[in-house]
Amino acid sequence: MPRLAIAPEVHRDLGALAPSARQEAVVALRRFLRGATSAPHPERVRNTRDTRVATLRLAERHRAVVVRQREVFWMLAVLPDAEAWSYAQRHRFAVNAAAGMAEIWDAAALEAVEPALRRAAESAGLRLFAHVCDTDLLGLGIDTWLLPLARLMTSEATLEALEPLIPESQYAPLSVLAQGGSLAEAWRALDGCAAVPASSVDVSDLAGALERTPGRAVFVADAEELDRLLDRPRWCGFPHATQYRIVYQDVHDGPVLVTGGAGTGKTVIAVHRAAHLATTGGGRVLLVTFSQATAGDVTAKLDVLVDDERVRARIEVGNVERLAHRIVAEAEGRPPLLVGGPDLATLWQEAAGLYGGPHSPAFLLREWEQVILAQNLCTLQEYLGAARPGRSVELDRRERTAVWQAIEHVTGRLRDSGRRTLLQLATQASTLLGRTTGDLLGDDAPGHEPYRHIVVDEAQDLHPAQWRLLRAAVPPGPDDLFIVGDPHQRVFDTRIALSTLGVKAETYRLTVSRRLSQETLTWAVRLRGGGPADGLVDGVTELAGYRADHGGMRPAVREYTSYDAELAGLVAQIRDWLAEGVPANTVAVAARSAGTVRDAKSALGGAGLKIRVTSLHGLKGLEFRRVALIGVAEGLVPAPGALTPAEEDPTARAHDLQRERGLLYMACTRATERLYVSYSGRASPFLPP
Ligand SMILES: Nc1ncnc2c1ncn2[C@@H]1O[C@H](COP(=O)(O)OP(=O)(O)OP(=O)(O)O)[C@@H](O)[C@H]1O
Repeated sequence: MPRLAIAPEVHRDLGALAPSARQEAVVALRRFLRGATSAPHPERVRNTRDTRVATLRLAERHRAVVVRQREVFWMLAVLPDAEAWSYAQRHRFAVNAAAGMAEIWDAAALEAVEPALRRAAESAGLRLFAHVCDTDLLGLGIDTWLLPLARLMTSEATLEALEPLIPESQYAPLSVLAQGGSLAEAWRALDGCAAVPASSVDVSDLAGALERTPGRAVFVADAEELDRLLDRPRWCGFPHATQYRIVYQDVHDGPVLVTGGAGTGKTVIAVHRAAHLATTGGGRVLLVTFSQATAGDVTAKLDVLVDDERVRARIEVGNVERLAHRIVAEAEGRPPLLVGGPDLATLWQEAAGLYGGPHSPAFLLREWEQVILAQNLCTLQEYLGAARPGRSVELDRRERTAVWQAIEHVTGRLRDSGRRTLLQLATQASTLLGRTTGDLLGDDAPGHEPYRHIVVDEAQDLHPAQWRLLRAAVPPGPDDLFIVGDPHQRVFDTRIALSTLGVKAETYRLTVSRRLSQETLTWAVRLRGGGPADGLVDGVTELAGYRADHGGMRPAVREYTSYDAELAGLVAQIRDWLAEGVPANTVAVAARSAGTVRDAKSALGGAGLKIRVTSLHGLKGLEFRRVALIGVAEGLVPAPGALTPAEEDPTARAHDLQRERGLLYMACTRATERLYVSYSGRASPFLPP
């Protein structure tokens, strides 16, 4: 019986067909898998570069392009007839001789640029890879067909321009060598492209290579497997090489930390990993998300990925607050009371008046959260001897004593009224878990938290108190903590390296954004400042090497002469998008200030447009086809109320500014297709010129 190895583009192409044509094509594929007499049969195409290429007629004027090796058919695209024949003629297919993955490239396009490369090479004289011999290039898996072309390249810019035409497994090692990297570094880059390591490579065994390249092909043997693959989103069935390795291939002896820029697939990895652990590991899995909105998104993803109900039942989705709440409620026999923001603000006002001296309520609150709760300091003695990382205003012994008294005033008042803050709740829950760890680890104590595995999404914004809770909620060991996050998207003040909390993680870094177009990504990185960010990892995380896997539109930045005109511009923009046929639930509007959010809601509502309108924070972790950010003006972004006065604490102010910038950057990186940014008056100082 034939076996189909389906490429991700087939999933995309079938999804783009009219429903009747798609149905016809899927029925034809089912027949093909059954070997039915009425099934489409491979038809040779004239003038191909590879004799194994054929097409299968799947529907009226549409056919699939396949590469055949005995009973295995690698199906690459489903296109209108003429395009399918052209595709079949243009491409070459090979097995990487060094690493064994399947490769495909548009040979006709490369042949078309060859004369220009040759002319440039003749006039420049200097060659990009002159310092590397053929044997080494071939040893790195550079294809014999591509080698002469590589030899003509004169600059890194030429190589970069040809990147979309060259398989990643050819481009990655060449790029390292072009930047002056060593052969060993080039090898590592090639290894990074491999989902499954190959012990030996047979370049004639395409089917074997496809087994090692799960992101390029998924094998289906019958109609059921075919439907399962096609009916779910692409990220379910076609993990990219790095995703596959991290989730399914590598053995993790302890915590794992995956960092990566916006849209690099971290949530997808977290969801796959949770599903994999629930399938193969022991015990329950907690998948920690940031908010209710992200919990809903992640739950929906898990529901499509996992179809075995018993496996799905082993995974719980929730945030740290909910976990803390439950542990404390169970221990105390009733739900804990939380203090509201305004009441807490009043208490800090009181404390500042009584003991704060020159220090403002905001200063005292930050000292409590970032120094005392962060290090779980329980006595004045501990506080007097503690380091105060990230705090630039020195406090002598007398001042620390006064600050401690102010904090005791607030905590005492909270205790008297039986109320707590969320961070206090997390601290208390981890203390409770610490006391009873022995009981909690048995699976037969379902009242407690016997998690065997915890997967954390959006990890950059967790406070140390919350990390301590998560650490206490899972027994240390293989596959205990799997953490994904992006320090550049941090929207709260938690700049803590996991290692300082005793979490020594094996680290991975993702660099290719699957969401953003290169145009949006470049613009957003300029907005973010491109510089390093601290938190999660030791030292800093760089944005270097962060790139997109596709091109698109540049963000539209609109200046308006008045606020009313800006709101009218928003309404017009949303109308245009909807008129293009973009579904309303794939569009989001956001602003920094609550007032602007309210005004946008009423302007859109008044125009009869039902669109999600939220704060910038409300976009965290989410994705939309189109995003409009309004009110990105001086005086609104950064929000003045969120900034510490420079005279009070310059370091805190610098951190506040960076956090506000990170918030806008996060919001600007939510759109898959279009980003619209507007302001009236002067632009926010964060917007790139
Ligand atoms: N293997 C894959 N195949 C197809 N699409 C993928 C794959 N992996 C990720 N994607 C898509 O890339 C986009 C970004 O993925 P995801 O939301 O996981 O990124 P992220 O790193 O968590 O982003 P952020 O940190 O910005 O929230 C999503 O649209 C997702 O469906």
